[in-house]
Amino acid sequence: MIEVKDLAKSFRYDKVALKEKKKRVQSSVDPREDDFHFHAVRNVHFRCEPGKVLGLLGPNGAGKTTTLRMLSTALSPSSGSIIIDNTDVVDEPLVMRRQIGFLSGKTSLYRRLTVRENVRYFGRLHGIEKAKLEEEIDRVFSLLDIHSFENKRAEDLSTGMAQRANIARTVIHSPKVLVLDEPTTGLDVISAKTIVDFIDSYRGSDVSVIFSTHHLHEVESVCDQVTLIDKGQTCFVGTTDEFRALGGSDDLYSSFLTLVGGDASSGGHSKVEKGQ
Ligand SMILES: Nc1ncnc2c1ncn2[C@@H]1O[C@H](COP(=O)(O)OP(=O)(O)OP(=O)(O)O)[C@@H](O)[C@H]1O
Repeated sequence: MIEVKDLAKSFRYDKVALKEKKKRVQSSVDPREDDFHFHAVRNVHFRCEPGKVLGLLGPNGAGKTTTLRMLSTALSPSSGSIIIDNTDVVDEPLVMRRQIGFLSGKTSLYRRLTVRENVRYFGRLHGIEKAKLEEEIDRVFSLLDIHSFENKRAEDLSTGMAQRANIARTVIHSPKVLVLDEPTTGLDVISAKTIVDFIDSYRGSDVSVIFSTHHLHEVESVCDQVTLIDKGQTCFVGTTDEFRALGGSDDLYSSFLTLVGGDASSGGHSKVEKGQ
């Protein structure tokens, strides 16, 4: 189980950013700014039980990636806690990193190695025993439909193939908590569906999955819970059904716009995609 409490991250402006900030004519005050800091994440909280999938939603710049980077130990929080099975990730980042699988936009593969060699390499780094590792690679490759291109070099993969291979790399050590930052962005329908089905395969398991997305149909099909953040703050935590009920309609799109503003007819200011 992962529980996030009062999580916050502030970035101190450097000299260049301060100069830029002074030059800017601000039409409205951003509550995340003070004279010296940008408070990108303020009081984010949620919890995800094993076997559940939580969708992290929010408009561009809401603080989703910053939040997920803190969950993965890539970034230290300014305050707050991230508890996985009674241990605070903030206190024990190195130990807890083994319990977490993190896919970000920057996750990549060694270009000259094949997909199988890449995933094997990361598995060995995690200390997985040889025979067990080959078995696990086969299992994950089947779920992600990778076998047909497992002997291709990473540099020859399409975007969708590369993302599936990145995910295999991310999960090869069987993490307790899986954190995926926009795993389907930029992918075709078939690759995206393979990934959503893969996420679905964790439901009912002993793994908690948290993933951010702008595609509400993915949330509809795979998420048990929703957390919505806006301007760095949690503004909704609940089940997908509770989220849907908020908008007074049977789609999640209305709920999203009800909570973060925007005009439903124009799509508002948020990059969010309706069901397909
Ligand atoms: N290192 C940093 N220094 C200063 N500001 C930062 C830094 N990293 C992120 N920010 C700011 O924090 C805010 C939240 O960014 P973040 O990438 O977490 O948003 P997001 O919800 O993931 O957005 P998107 O949906 O566009 O990916 C943005 O305004 C961003 O410019």
